[in-house]
Amino acid sequence: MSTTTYTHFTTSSLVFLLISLLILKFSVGKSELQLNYYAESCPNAEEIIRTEVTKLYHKHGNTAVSWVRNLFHDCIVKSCDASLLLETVNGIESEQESERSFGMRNFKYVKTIKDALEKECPLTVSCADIVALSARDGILMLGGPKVEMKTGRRDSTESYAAILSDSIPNHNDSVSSVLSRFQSIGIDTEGTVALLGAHSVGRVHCVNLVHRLYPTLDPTIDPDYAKYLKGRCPTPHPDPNAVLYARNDRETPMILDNFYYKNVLNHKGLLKLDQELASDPLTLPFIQKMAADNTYFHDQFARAVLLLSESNPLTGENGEIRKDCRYVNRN
Ligand code: HEM
Ligand SMILES: [Ca+2]
Ligand SMILES: [Ca+2]
Repeated sequence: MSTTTYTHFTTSSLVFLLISLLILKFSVGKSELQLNYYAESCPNAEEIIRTEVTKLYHKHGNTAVSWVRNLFHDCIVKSCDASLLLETVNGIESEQESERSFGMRNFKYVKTIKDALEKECPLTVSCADIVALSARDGILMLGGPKVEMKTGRRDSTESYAAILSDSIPNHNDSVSSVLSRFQSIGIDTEGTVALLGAHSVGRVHCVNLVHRLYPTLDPTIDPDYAKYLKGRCPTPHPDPNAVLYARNDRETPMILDNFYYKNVLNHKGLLKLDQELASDPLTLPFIQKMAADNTYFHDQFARAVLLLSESNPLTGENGEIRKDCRYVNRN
């Protein structure tokens, strides 16, 4: 009798233990990012994104540049939750309209990617994962490193326009305040210096530059480079609606390489912050190492992009999977 009770007890507790473990594994699995999260729910998801990013790149090369900037502007504001993609409607104030988002472009092509996904797997792949994976694929199109990105992010149901200017540094901020902002989301100095290497592609509008040129020229700017910048931005008060800009990196403007670091060492940094990274004793050693070694830059860039993309994700039952990345779902 006692043996039977004992056996019965151990069998049922074993079953109980197994079920608890399964539930635990299931819930942990659901609430964390993982590689190939859509393997069962939408097996072609990553391939569809890659195909669309590649097609868009061949039509409009600068879409790839935009996907890289989108990753930064979305993930550093709360998390990679596609809060950036929401448009102003029904009480939502779009993050895109903030002064910090000046010059952001190509949002309409996010829809091209989302539409292709919705056709194959409706309401399955989050806009947040589109932000992350399009950046991963955009980085590759621009000659940058391969990043092993996890998926399973969910979309926010609100915009964070109200905290945006506390979340995204300004181009005139000090090196130490920028470092501490990145530190607060788990990105160290080396990683922060690597991420700024994204300014090896793309452009800066004159409104973000003229204070370095007029009324007096910032003495840290190389004189020949200053001539180029003044040619691109001939007046101290550029019309914000005119598309007046200078290239981030004149050498290889569409390649994500270490020219950004070579440029700042040669006093050809575009933003005040870019240039200051080359004189601050905390960042200069990394700038020098990255300028000397593109592979090292790429390794650090890939590491830091991963940290940025995994900061504070919205997972499990939180948030939603938006149908249209521009709007929260109406229930
Ligand atoms: C403290 C950090 C940063 C500041 C203050 C900053 C600021 C800026 C500014 C002012 C522009 C020019 C916008 C314009 O006039 O059109 C710009 C462009 C850009 N930024 Fe940053 N940025 C920072 C970090 C990053 C990071 C971490 C990334 C990506 C990993 C990034 C990617 C880009 C890209 C790709 C562009 C070019 C966009 C285009 O050509 O459309 N930036 N950034
Ligand atoms: Ca966000
Ligand atoms: Ca470049």
